[in-house]
Amino acid sequence: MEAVNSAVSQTKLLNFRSGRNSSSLNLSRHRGTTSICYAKFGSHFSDDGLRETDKSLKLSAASNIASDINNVNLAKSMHVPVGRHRHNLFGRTNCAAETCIYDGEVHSASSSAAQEKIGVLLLNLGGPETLNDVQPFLFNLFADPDIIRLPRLFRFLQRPLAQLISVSRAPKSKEGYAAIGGGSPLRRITDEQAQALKLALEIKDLDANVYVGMRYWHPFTEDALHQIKKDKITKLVVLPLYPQFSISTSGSSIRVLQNFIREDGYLARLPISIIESWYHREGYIKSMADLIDADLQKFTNPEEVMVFFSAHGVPLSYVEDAGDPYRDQMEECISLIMTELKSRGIDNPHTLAYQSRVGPVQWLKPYTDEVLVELGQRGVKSLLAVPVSFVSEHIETLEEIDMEYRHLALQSGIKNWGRVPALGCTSSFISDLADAVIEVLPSASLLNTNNVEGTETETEMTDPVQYAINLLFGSVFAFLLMLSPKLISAFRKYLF
Ligand SMILES: C=CC1=C(C)c2cc3[nH]c(cc4nc(cc5[nH]c(cc1n2)c(C)c5CCC(=O)O)C(CCC(=O)O)=C4C)c(C)c3C=C
Ligand SMILES: [Fe+2]
Repeated sequence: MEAVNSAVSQTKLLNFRSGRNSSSLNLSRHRGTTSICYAKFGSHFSDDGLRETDKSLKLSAASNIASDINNVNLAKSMHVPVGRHRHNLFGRTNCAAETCIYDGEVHSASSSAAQEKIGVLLLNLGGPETLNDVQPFLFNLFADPDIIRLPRLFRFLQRPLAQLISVSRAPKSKEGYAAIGGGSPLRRITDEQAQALKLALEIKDLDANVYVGMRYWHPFTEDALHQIKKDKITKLVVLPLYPQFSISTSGSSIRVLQNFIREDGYLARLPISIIESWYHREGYIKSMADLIDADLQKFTNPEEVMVFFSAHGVPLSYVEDAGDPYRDQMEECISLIMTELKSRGIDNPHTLAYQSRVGPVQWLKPYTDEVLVELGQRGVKSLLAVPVSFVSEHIETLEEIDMEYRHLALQSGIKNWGRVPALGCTSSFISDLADAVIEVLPSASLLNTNNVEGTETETEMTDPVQYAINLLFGSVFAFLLMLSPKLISAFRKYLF
């Protein structure tokens, strides 16, 4: 019964309203796959799915994680509920039967235990590794129908538009990447997180291969799936490295994944569990609170510091028209972190704002740059910036926050500035991700990929006038951009 309920709520969670043909990410449960026992997790297999095994990293990460495990287990055994705990994704399913049924074939639990090969696929955005990669990386990003959401009729313009926008934005982006050393650190950090997660899983008695699949740059999700197939993985946990779900991030990565699964017989028969958001997990919340707590102590008067959460924005229409849960999840996440800090006697004022907007449309408000100026004008003197939508350092922490926003804040009258680092390979955090993987493994099941496609807005579907307006402006805008490079440069200062 628990397994059935779990399947129903998983389907609900992955169904976001996204337009005319709702791009639901339905999960359907395959009978028999919920009977996997924890006893199977002890099987050993090679780790050739991992790139660049770094022995020293492995050892130091292992000792950090080992020292953390006791604390995490203690916290878990206390069953402290944090936020909306989603039992469908994180609740354990009991080993209910001795047999497993795959495509009508019955195997005994002990025989399939010997062959079980667990894989964990970390999904991330990816970033250009050199300045020459910047424009093609931007092309991949803007060619994503979950990033630039054109009406269905104008989808044929997606790639030409992506070409134009990427060429137009590349010089500004390159400046940013040049300022942080000539490329994005995302691949290196994500590989380190993959290594650390593998070790944390080993320590918890689960042998698993951990793969990295990026949405817009190497190693692409497709490459990871090829390796998963080559390694004959028999059960897969998919973990997007975004704590909060957005159509534009985890949603886009999962949609791409589903498209590959639909086209490949092996992947279509692979039991999969997707952890689509994990901002409410106790381990994540406590790890964030630890970082904030530690950095507050670096100020001369810690109790006077404004805790300034800066989240990556999304266009307002994602939340208001397409049902993106991103803003709600972000607000709940901040509230959980502040509650955790309060329980430690830390009661600083805090605020949430959204950064990194792109293009002429309205994004989630308030905007980080505007709030910084206002806080300066209001006489706030000390501020601790906390990047909260991403768990690696990247261009928007290293350049936008550390350089642009810091400069703006100091100019606006703020005297003392600090910035909390991204979680990276923090051992308590990685250990909690390992727990999340272990918890969802038993509910791995076959994915129903029938309804997967790009996204469109709900308003377009229900409002014919809005649809006609979008159609008209979409076409005029796209054709003007396509026809006139001069116009693009004129537009550049408004667009980007
Ligand atoms: C939760 C995180 C993110 C959301 C939500 C998100 C939405 C989103 N982003 C763009 C446009 C760009 N994003 C770029 C880089 C970038 N974005 C994220 C995360 C989220 N994006 C990260 C981690 C990175 C950095 C990768 C790196 O190389 O370090 C870029 C490129 C950089 C730049 O030119 O500023 C663009 C462009 C949109 C349009 C969007 C929502 C629709
Ligand atoms: Fe982004």
